[in-house]
Amino acid sequence: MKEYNLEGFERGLFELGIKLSEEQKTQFLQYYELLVEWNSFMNLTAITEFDQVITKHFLDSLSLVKVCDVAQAGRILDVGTGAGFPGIPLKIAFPEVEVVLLDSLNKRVKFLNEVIGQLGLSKITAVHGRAENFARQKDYREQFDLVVSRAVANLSSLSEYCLPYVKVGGRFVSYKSGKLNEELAAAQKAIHVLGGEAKEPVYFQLTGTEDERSFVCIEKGKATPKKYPRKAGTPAKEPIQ
Ligand SMILES: C[S@@+](CC[C@H](N)C(=O)[O-])C[C@H]1O[C@@H](n2cnc3c(N)ncnc32)[C@H](O)[C@@H]1O
Repeated sequence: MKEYNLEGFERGLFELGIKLSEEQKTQFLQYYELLVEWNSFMNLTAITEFDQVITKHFLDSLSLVKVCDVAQAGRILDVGTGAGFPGIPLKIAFPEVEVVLLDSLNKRVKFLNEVIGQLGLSKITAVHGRAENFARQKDYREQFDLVVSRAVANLSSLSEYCLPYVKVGGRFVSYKSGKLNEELAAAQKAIHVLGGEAKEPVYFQLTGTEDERSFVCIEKGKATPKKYPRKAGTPAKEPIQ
């Protein structure tokens, strides 16, 4: 493996209060190398420069610790995980949690399975399918303590993708960028109808950058009515309003 300067990564981890073993750091580097290798023949990420991947993918994914005790999170689902963000960084840093990665593009799921195998990760699976379809399966519906999603859809459509998977008493956390007032206001009806309640957004600056980030935490107090999610494509085309 090449030599990498890990100063920026270590500073970011320190700011987040995350301690990694040498083995975990090596797993992040292996993940980086696989990402760059596979990105040369399939579209996984626009960001490939080492320090940028560290900040905008790895540390951004791990910023979840600002709003959750990830180690105690139990069973986590990452909806629309793409090349594995945020699910794989969370799994590497918190090996005790169980993670399911879901994406509708099969070639990305193949990449994720390669990463899982090469890094020797356990209690993690990558599944191919649309969020709207998997939520109808008994072993997925209301079976997760925590559902996360980054850069997949507006909060209203995303709530319809994600809240059906959350156990009553669990949470859906959406990774967002910057101010959310309008997006959150437009999603309030959907969140309520789907059995959730949004807390005040948490705003922060991505470590080592000027980039504004935010989290919306939605707590699920009631079961999601059976009619949701609607059929594949409808939540994006006609968000609940
Ligand atoms: C812009 S990428 C973001 C990937 C990753 N979460 C990240 O932050 O880098 C959006 C991903 O969501 C997936 N996606 C979009 N709609 C979906 C759906 N309805 N069900 C499952 N995956 C979906 C796409 O295939 C794509 O990989």
